[in-house]
Amino acid sequence: MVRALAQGTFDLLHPGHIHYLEEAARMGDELYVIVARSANVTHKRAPVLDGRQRRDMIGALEVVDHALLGHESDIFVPIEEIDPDVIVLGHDQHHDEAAIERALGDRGIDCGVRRASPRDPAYDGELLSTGRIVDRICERRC
Ligand SMILES: Cc1cc2nc3c(=O)[nH]c(=O)nc-3n(C[C@H](O)[C@H](O)[C@H](O)COP(=O)(O)O)c2cc1C
Ligand SMILES: Nc1ncnc2c1ncn2[C@@H]1O[C@H](COP(=O)(O)OP(=O)(O)OP(=O)(O)O)[C@@H](O)[C@H]1O
Repeated sequence: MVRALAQGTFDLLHPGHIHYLEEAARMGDELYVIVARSANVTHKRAPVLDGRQRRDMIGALEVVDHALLGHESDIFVPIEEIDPDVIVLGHDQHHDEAAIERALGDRGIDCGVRRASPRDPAYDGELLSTGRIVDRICERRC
């Protein structure tokens, strides 16, 4: 049983998220997803939705077997508990593959790291970014 692990913020779901999770699910037999704690999303605007709501939406997707909120301070704690065979990084996630592989090795976790592909818009105007959806809401509703 190959266990794959995906992760992200997943605020306001869109087809880019579905593309990523479907691709991650194909890399294993079972898909775990770690949903980032709001306090740890510091590299962009803070999520609109509470972490529990983001986790519950991800957990309701058919391709996802287990969705959980991440750890508050150490990203390797849930990884040690889940014990995945492959960590699937999103195409634009800022994490460095080699650094994660080294940290996994240091902790004695035998797990590969792969990078997922991007989804391009399927039609004009398809919004594949939470940030762009928020901007659109502000333009049209504020
Ligand atoms: C392997 C891995 C494990 C992670 N585990 C956690 C975690 O336990 N808790 C957390 O808040 N964020 C965790 N993160 C970070 C977020 O999932 C995410 O990368 C970041 O905060 C938001 O990035 P995004 O722009 O990809 O959504 C992890 C990231 C990676 C790559
Ligand atoms: N268009 C896309 N194609 C493929 N993967 C995507 C796409 N958009 C997001 N993802 C992946 O989904 C995961 C969660 O993404 P995240 O929550 O950062 O969404 P986002 O729409 O990129 O957010 P933001 O617009 O605020 O940067 C990440 O691994 C990211 O690479």
